[in-house]
Amino acid sequence: MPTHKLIVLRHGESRWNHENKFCGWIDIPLSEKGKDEATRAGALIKDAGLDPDVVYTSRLTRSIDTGLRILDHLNKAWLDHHKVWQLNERHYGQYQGRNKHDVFVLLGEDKQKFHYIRRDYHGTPPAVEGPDPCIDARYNDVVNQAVLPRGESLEMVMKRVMPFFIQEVLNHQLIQMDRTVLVVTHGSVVRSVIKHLSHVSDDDISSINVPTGVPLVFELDDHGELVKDYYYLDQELAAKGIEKVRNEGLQK
Ligand SMILES: O=C(O)[C@@H](CO)OP(=O)(O)O
Repeated sequence: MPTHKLIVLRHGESRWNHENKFCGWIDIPLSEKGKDEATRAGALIKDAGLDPDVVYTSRLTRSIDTGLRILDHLNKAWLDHHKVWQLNERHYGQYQGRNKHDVFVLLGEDKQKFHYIRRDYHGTPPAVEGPDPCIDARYNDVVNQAVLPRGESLEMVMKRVMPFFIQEVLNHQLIQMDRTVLVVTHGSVVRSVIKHLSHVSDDDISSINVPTGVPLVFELDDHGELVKDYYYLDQELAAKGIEKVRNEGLQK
């Protein structure tokens, strides 16, 4: 049975990742470090001998820019590029734009409460009330605007990501068309993909963090099942990035 390769990564560091602020659906560009991480991700993909046939990003600039820098490194700027709102980051509701440490303080410096909001499968930030300034012309094609989120748990993210991901990315591109697919997205979407493909339980997903700019590879069979566990193209770099993300917000 043929093996299909799926490359998934979180965008390079954004300016607000650097400033320790919740980004969510706010369109924050890459930091200088994030731009370098994107180019390095391109090098890791190339060095691993992987050759994407199609690329998916979200509609947020940090994801699009990371994808373009990877394609540039691969000399494949011409590649078929789909920008999909369902691949956007988790909507962080009223916490968007706030410093993570300030939110930790707001929650009484209670590590469990803060972890629940950031990482629990059901943890939901308070929703945006009234018009959401994040919703601009880029979402005009979404016929039913009521589906656009205002504050999401990981469970809610999976409800909007997975139907699209399974039908379009897995079944159509990867399996039917037998294409190597590159998906450049966000931490919560990468966690959704890991949860789905590796059958991670609702409890265990809370301890999984995703570093910026390090590609992950999933090798799948014709039924969309993993033939071996997913792996990062640079394990050491990934481990460092994961540790950094895990501790965000606890210190100023
Ligand atoms: O700010 C965000 O939108 C996300 C990812 O950058 O933050 P966290 O890792 O805390 O979920």
